[in-house]
Amino acid sequence: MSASMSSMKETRQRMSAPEQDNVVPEAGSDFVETPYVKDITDRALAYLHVGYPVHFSGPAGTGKTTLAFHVAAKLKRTVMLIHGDDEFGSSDLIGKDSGYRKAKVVDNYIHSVVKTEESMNTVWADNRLTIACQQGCTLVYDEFTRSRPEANNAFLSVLEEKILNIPSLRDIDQGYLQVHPEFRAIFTSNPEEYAGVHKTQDAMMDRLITITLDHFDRDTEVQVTMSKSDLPQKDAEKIVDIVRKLRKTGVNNHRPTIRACIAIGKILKHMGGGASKDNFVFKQICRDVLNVDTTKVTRDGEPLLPRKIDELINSL
Ligand SMILES: Nc1ncnc2c1ncn2[C@@H]1O[C@H](COP(=O)(O)OP(=O)(O)OP(=O)(O)O)[C@@H](O)[C@H]1O
Repeated sequence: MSASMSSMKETRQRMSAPEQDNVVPEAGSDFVETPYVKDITDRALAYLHVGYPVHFSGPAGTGKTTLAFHVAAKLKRTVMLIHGDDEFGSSDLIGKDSGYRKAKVVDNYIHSVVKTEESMNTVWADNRLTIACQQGCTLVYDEFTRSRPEANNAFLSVLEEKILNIPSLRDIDQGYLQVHPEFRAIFTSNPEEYAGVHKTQDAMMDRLITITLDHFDRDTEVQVTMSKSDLPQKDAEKIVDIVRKLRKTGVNNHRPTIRACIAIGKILKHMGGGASKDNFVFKQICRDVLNVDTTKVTRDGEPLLPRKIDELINSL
């Protein structure tokens, strides 16, 4: 007759982050640092050095994301990047149980006795906020108002008390995580956006230092257009001047953005010719690229801005 003994152990296991999840950003060769860009960068770095999270807020195309990366790169720490998303829950920031690991040992060393031992590990996977808090990374949270406010609640204690609360890890005494002293956070958002964004809690806004961005100054727009398109300065200046004048016309003073300057510049470079009223191709490119913005303003049922674009080009 044989005897059998069995036991079952249940534990929780914490999984570390995959290496490739971290990025160390560096400025690309087409990044330009004009006095305008440097001034904002220096202010943001000063606030971050003192320990405050920085929030770049501004309409589309004002360089928020690029600045956030540039500033993060200057901190010379590993960067974690999160994009705001309406589907986010707090587990997408903090982490969650990601499955089970089961092991069974059958010991029949004494042939009349069978001993089985089973263990089951609940595997907890840290998410980016937890990893950033733990390892002292710089967290860039792009367009954070696209996430629902409750998903961002975890930030409140992280930014103020420097503690990340992870209730699910209470059973292994890791329910509270002391935030690493080098942890820094940079947020971006677009207050002009009217689709797919949420209002932010006052408590969250109160913890951030918000740097409000407007469109770049003319010099920066010219430099960016030149560096992205490889056009000579005189052509970049003409493109930027058309776009800046159009921005002041019509109902939305935020469009067209620097992206229109870059697009016109790149296409003109590809198709050849200069930014002049005698270049028919240039006129066509301007009409097509600026088309989205020009259909909105009408007079007597006729779109007003195509005429305005032609006027601006003819005045070159
Ligand atoms: N300093 C810079 N040097 C070179 N290019 C830049 C610089 N700043 C911004 N750009 C370029 O300008 C464009 C707009 O910048 P960016 O995407 O950062 O703006 P944004 O405010 O985050 O826009 P959105 O809200 O629409 O995402 C991008 O093509 C970016 O590469």
